[in-house]
Amino acid sequence: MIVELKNIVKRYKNLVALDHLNLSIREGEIYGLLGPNGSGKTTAINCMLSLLRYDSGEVKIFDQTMTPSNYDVKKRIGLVMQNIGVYDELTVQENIDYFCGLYISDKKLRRQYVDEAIQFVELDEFRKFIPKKLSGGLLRRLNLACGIAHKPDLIVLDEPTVAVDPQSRNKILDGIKQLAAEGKTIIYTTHYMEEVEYLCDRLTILDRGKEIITGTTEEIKQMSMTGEVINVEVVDLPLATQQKLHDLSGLINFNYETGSLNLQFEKGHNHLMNLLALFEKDDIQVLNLTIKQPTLNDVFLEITGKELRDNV
Ligand SMILES: Nc1ncnc2c1ncn2[C@@H]1O[C@H](COP(=O)(O)OP(=O)(O)OP(=O)(O)O)[C@@H](O)[C@H]1O
Repeated sequence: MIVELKNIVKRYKNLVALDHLNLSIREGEIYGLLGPNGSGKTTAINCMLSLLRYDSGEVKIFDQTMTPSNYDVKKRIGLVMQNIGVYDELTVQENIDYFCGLYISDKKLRRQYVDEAIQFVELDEFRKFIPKKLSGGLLRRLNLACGIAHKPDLIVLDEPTVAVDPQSRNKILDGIKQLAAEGKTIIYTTHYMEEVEYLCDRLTILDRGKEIITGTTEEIKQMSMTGEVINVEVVDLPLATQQKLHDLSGLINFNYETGSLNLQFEKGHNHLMNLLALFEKDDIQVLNLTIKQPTLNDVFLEITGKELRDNV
């Protein structure tokens, strides 16, 4: 394992921010920490990297016990914080050079690394800009470049796409995929389930500092009690057919409003086939049909009774 958290407990006075949290992160994977605001993602990162004291538990990174003074481990880690941490008076290039210089003393190598980081986040034409002159998305990309320029083996990103325009967001996400393809291990915190689905090999869903569930996106979705939701647009749906629909096996929810039919089924097979067979028999004309599989949010909702983003 590249990172192991065992039974981490972190309290802020009476609030338990991390409640016996366990994480095992393998080499080369993109690992997601997904949870609503205040679920403990940032606290988990800060405890993991010894930036914050915790009450009990143990953290190992690269098979070594992580401590605030373990610089051998620290220099192999790149951290991209949620809050932008760059110097206002330095240009884009100078900022990246400064952060890279904390780890890389060889000037020639550093110049190469800084250039590569600038290319990586596509900020070449903004090299001489000071941060104040950059848009929010470009600033996030600078923040990313500062965290990864020294070519760390483990990259920790804490909500790097918050308040970012779609273009920069896609660049950041694709950049992260590229880093993983180069063999880096990535830890990625977010409250956007779409990002986790797009990026992560495995994830842990957190709520109130507790691990709710861990697995691949597919494994977690499989845990949902709910099956697919089928939406059908029809020309007309006579009452007699509506009655028969109610009797379809595995149906959990039925909703019909002028031309639009929504059916939610429990897990299982043949729901669509049964539905289409009934439509054919009753000669129902279908204009459009979509099937929605359960999402990570559905699973979160089933377990915790609330939405992933209900307090965003
Ligand atoms: N310095 C602090 N003092 C007291 N409580 C804190 C402190 N930092 C965080 N908390 C609380 O600990 C809990 C976890 O917060 P944390 O910032 O780790 O969550 P998060 O999942 O990263 O949320 P966000 O998405 O908003 O960053 C929250 O209830 C928060 O209010």
